[in-house]
Amino acid sequence: MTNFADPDRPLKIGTRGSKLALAQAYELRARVMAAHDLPAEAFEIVVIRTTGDRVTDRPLKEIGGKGLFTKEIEEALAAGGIDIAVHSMKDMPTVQPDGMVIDCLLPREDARDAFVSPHVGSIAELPEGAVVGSSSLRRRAQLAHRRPDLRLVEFRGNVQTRLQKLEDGVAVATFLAMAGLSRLDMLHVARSPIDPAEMLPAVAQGAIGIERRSDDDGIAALLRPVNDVETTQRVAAERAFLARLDGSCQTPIAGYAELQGTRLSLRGEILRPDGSQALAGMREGEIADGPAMGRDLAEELLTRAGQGFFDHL
Ligand SMILES: NCc1[nH]cc(CCC(=O)O)c1CC(=O)O
Repeated sequence: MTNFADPDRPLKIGTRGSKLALAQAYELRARVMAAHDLPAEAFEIVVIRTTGDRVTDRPLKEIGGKGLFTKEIEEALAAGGIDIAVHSMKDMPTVQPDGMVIDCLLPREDARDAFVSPHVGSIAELPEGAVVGSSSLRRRAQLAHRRPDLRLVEFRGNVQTRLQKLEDGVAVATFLAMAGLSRLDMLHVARSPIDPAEMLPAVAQGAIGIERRSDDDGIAALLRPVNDVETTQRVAAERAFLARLDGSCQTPIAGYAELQGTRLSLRGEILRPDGSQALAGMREGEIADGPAMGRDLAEELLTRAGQGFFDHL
């Protein structure tokens, strides 16, 4: 059991080294400090370089495999080099390795995508044939579905790199999560937030999850008061949807849940990567039934898609 109050043995928070990842780690630290009245010295931020960070010259789908941004971090967690790991939930596989659990989510940020462009105000205003940069299979497919005339180019790298590519004219526009921009204090680069009805966000977009060793009761107690219940309920429905679809990195999938009082509504969408076909559906019910609704909606979309849908991936 980790003694998190001992200043000689600080709690080690593992994270990737990008500005966004560090901002998320600081947010977690601030919330735990406030909940337990602990000083910053009780924590140590440990930066871990992942495969996804090392390989920046190829599309993610070519490097392949799940957990590109998480494997090395989970290894450090298992080995005891860190006590907790801070993740963007949208990058997390739906199942954690044996001995690991994510049962703490911070309050979700704005889950919408942002349209980002130095010169153009929105998707609708993009001129015919315009070049748009994105490495997200989901965003590429959604855009191609809606605007088959546009030309899509790969856009890897962190937020700063992508904005530089826009400045250099590599593309006229790109998409970034509002949540990331907000946490980086860069909301000004968002020309317009995109309504989820227009571009359904990625499952768990905007949510930060904290992973720990499942047998570490001290850490479980430490994290309990910073868990956000509503975020947990929404993300549970979305991730059940994703899990049933067996969302590989090759499948464009979107899912977004909202709460209204005691009710939860879930929208989901799957697309062919080239945007030639999109299937969407919705469920509404009691919050506790969120995960079952997610599985059920996934079943419906799989049935409607039929065998052929995923053949051309
Ligand atoms: N795939 C990279 C990634 N993972 C999480 C975020 C944004 C923050 C979030 O969704 O919580 C981003 C960048 C982006 O999509 O713009």
